[in-house]
Amino acid sequence: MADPVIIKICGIKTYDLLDAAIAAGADMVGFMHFQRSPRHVSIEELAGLISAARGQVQSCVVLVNPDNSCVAEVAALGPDWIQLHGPETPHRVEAIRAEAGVEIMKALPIGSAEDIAQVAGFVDIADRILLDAKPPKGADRPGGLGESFDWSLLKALDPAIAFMLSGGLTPDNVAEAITSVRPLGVDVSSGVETAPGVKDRKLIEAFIRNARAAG
Ligand SMILES: O=C(O)c1ccccc1NCC(=O)[C@H](O)[C@H](O)COP(=O)(O)O
Repeated sequence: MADPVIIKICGIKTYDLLDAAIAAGADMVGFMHFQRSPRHVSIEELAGLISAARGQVQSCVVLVNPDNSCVAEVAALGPDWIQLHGPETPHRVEAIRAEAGVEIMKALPIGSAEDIAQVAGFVDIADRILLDAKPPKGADRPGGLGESFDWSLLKALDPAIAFMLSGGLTPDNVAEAITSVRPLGVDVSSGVETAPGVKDRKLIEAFIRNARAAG
């Protein structure tokens, strides 16, 4: 029997919604530390959220092209994962992984066949790969935009490469995503919100229920 799909609810800002994600059966939660995100949480807030998650659900701090001091500050809080969601090169991912001493998820933007070709360069360097929709030109952030990408592009990806899928997933399309793409896991932010940065307990529950039924 295949392993159950990993479910990550990203962009949690409050203890209430952290509890809701845990109660609904999430495997991972993501906390954004990026000023331009509507889901941004400060270092002080991160410290509390990571502690509250510990032992209940895997925590993942999402950073965009962080400098060494930011990596050190976040790593010291003891998250299970750091997600790199910017234009970090394989060399930089390797350096951050060594510096942080926690597992690294590398997010890669997918919008065309050329984007698929770059994935292989990160496979042996990151602990996990997350494929997300490439943001439109002029977007003010590289993720969390509620946009999906053409999943048929993934047919060109080496089938031995395991990855998590994100970008425009919702309670309504997550089952189809799982059955057609067969990802290692799924990651959602906008699709379980009523407005950017405002998560909804019922949408989180529906997303996890529908993902579990499919996966
Ligand atoms: O959520 C953000 O605001 C964000 C900002 C900058 C970089 C990454 C960001 N989100 C990272 C995630 O892991 C999201 O879950 C992923 O991009 C999917 O988002 P969505 O399409 O909104 O479900």
